[in-house]
Parts: sequence; structure tokens; C-alpha cells
Amino acid sequence: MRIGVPREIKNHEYRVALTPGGVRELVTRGHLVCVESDAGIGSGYTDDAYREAGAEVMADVAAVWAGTELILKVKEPQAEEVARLRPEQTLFTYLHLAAEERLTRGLIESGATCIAYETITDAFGGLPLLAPMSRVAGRMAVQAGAHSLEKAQGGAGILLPGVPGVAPAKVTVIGGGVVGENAARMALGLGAEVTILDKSLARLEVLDHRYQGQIRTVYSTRETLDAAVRESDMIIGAVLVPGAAAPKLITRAMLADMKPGSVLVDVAIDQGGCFETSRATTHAEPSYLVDGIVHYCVANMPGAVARTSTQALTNATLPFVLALADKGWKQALAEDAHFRAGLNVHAGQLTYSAVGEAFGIGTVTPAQVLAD
Ligand SMILES: NC(=O)C1=CN([C@@H]2O[C@H](COP(=O)(O)OP(=O)(O)OC[C@H]3O[C@@H](n4cnc5c(N)ncnc54)[C@H](O)[C@@H]3O)[C@@H](O)[C@H]2O)C=CC1
Ligand SMILES: CC(=O)C(=O)O
Ligand SMILES: [Mg+2]
Repeated sequence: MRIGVPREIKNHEYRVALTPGGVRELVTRGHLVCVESDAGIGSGYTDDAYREAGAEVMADVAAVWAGTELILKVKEPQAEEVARLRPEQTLFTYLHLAAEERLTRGLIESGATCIAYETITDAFGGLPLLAPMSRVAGRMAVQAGAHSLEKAQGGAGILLPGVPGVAPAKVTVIGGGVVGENAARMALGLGAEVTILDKSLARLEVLDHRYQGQIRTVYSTRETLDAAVRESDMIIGAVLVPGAAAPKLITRAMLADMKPGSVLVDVAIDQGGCFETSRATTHAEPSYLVDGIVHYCVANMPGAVARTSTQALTNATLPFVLALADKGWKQALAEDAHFRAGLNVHAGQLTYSAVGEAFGIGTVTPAQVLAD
């Protein structure tokens, strides 16, 4: 199969969808991999490293898209990339469609087969291609939040761990999944006082057991959210309803109850955000103030630590990439129900019901598509 790896073009996105090691795996199996010049440079991989691994490095981005059957990316396609997609092509990348109606309609119109990393499932109820980046984003959320608490960023001027004689900051994490647990671990390690809110008692039980009282676990209700808003110096939004738009858990009116200069880090922004006042930002201008509260809402946080993130992402995607290349999308998805859950769009039809519900678009199931 001919496989294309374009350079990522989203603002301050430095990851790449395949390492030279991944290229070598594909080439060894007889596939042809076309990598756009400088696609890996932000992650520390030179064009020569890709050539040595057996890739064809192409300066012309149009040729990478035009000459290949499978396109591997990291971030959702930008408008100029959607325009390059063809009906016979398969696109494998993060999509986060429930947050972007225009992109959803664009992919439907393209006629291409679009498989989202973030909706692929595993046998343990997890999301194995979201998890590596959720670990990165969870850990980064505390770094970003700590920076945002500094006066120069509009923050309250609080040092997360405090110092002897001065109390540490209070950090609340809403959603104790992969992002939430990683954020809580970092905040704990830095000496903050950490609380996790979740709707899942089973998840809170796991966290309680794992952290042996070092992290408070609280069932998420209107009442406990109100208390978190009043008491916290930093709140990290880390909820997920897979594939669906994030629920708005903190409204604008609630900001009035927060301490001035407190910080909201909305990691769930890639699914639309879980705070009413969140809007997606980029690493160029990551935060803004609303009613005296600092908002950090970068939708591609792992892009800033591209070397770590590219390696972690491609470790997880490679087995799925190999299956697509060896078998073609139809057989690969037919043989694996968890991989099939990644199918979001095929031949002009939406195949993911939570996205259909978000935008009032009719859907068919992946199983129906495969039966055709
Ligand atoms: N901004 C960025 O750069 C990145 C964002 N993300 C996003 O972070 C979000 C979280 O991802 P993961 O931690 O991997 O998901 P996860 O599925 O591991 O965890 C989500 C948690 O939220 C809980 N939850 C759901 N609804 C809730 C509610 N109403 N109240 C309280 N808790 C609730 C669930 O019980 C679950 O424990 C996703 O939207 C993901 O796409 C992930 C990586 C990078
Ligand atoms: C998960 C995601 O959207 C990211 O890593 O950018
Ligand atoms: Mg996005």
C-alpha cells in the first residue's frame, strides 16, 4: 500500500504521525511510505532519518496526498487538508468531530473513509489511542496551570506547593480518568492539596485505593462542584463522554464564586470544553481572562512536547497502522470490533452516533458499512 505522512500544519503542532522506526516496519512489509519534507523535524527526526528507514521524502505536499491510499496524521485535518482528501482514501488521525461541525460536514462531503484515534476502544473499557496523549496532557495540565497562577499571567500569585508556614494551593481535577489521574499525580508530586471529582464510583474507588488517602476523591454533583469552585486555586477539566461533546460543568455565573486569579485548565477543550467560558486556544496564546479567572484551553497540548508525544503516540498507533496497510481498512475493521469503533465517516455517511446527535445528522453503523 502507498502511505502518506504529511507535515502537521495546525498552529504550533510539532508531532508527526510516524517515526522513522514506524516507517521501517511498514517498508519491511513491502509498503511504500511517502513523508513530506520536514514532517518530523519538530520531533527531532530529520528527512535523512526517514530516508534511511526507507521512506520516499517529498517536498511537494500535494504529491503526498495525491499519490497515496492511506494518510496518517496527528491532528484533525485543517480546511486545506480536507480539500485534498479523495473518496478512495483512508484517513487515520485524531478527529474530535463532536467539537467541529464544519469539519464533520467537510469529511462527509470528501467521500473518504475517516478513522479517529480517539474512539478506538480496548477490551478493558479504555481508549488505547487517546490514552498516551491523555497521559501527556494530564501531566502538562499542572505545569500549565502552575504557570498560569503566576501574577504575570493574570493569576493570583500562588506557588503550588506553598513554602514552610504557607499553605499549598488547592487543585481540583474534574474527571478522574487518564488525564485526571496523571494531572492529580503531578499536582500531588508538586505538593498541592489535590481533590478528584468523578461521576463514576468505581473509578473513585480505584483512585482511593491507589493513592491511599493522599488524594481526596469526591462524587461529582452540583453541590460538590459548587464547593470546588469556591475553594480551589486551580481546576482542571478532564471529563469525557467518548465521542460526544463535553458537558458544561462550570457556568459563567459560577466564575463569580471563584477566588480572583484562580485558574481553569480545560483539557477537555478538544471535545468542546467542560467550562461554559472555554474557547480553544493555541500554544501561541494559550490563556485568557474571563471575569478575573485565567483560562488555559489549548486543544493540542501534547504538541508542545513533541519528541515525547510522537514516540508515545506512534507506540500506540503502529499496530493499527500495520493492520490497515496489510489488510486494507475493510478487512482490518471487520476483524476487530475495537478498531471498528474508530470509524467515524465513510463514503459520505457519518458512522458515529454521538457525533450525529451533536449536529442532528443521520448515521449508519460501522457494521452496516462493512456489510455493503
Ligand atoms: N487538550 C488536549 O491537548 C488533550 C485533550 N484530551 C482530552 O481530555 C479529555 C479526557 O480524556 P481521558 O482522561 O483520556 O478520558 P477518560 O475516559 O480516561 O476519563 C474521563 C473521566 O471523566 C469522567 N466523567 C464523565 N462525565 C463526567 C461528569 N459529568 N462529571 C465528572 N466526571 C465525569 C468519567 O467517569 C471518566 O473517569 C478528553 O476530552 C480528551 O480528548 C486528551 C489529550 C490531549
Ligand atoms: C488527543 C489530542 O487531541 C491531541 O493529542 O492533540
Ligand atoms: Mg481540535
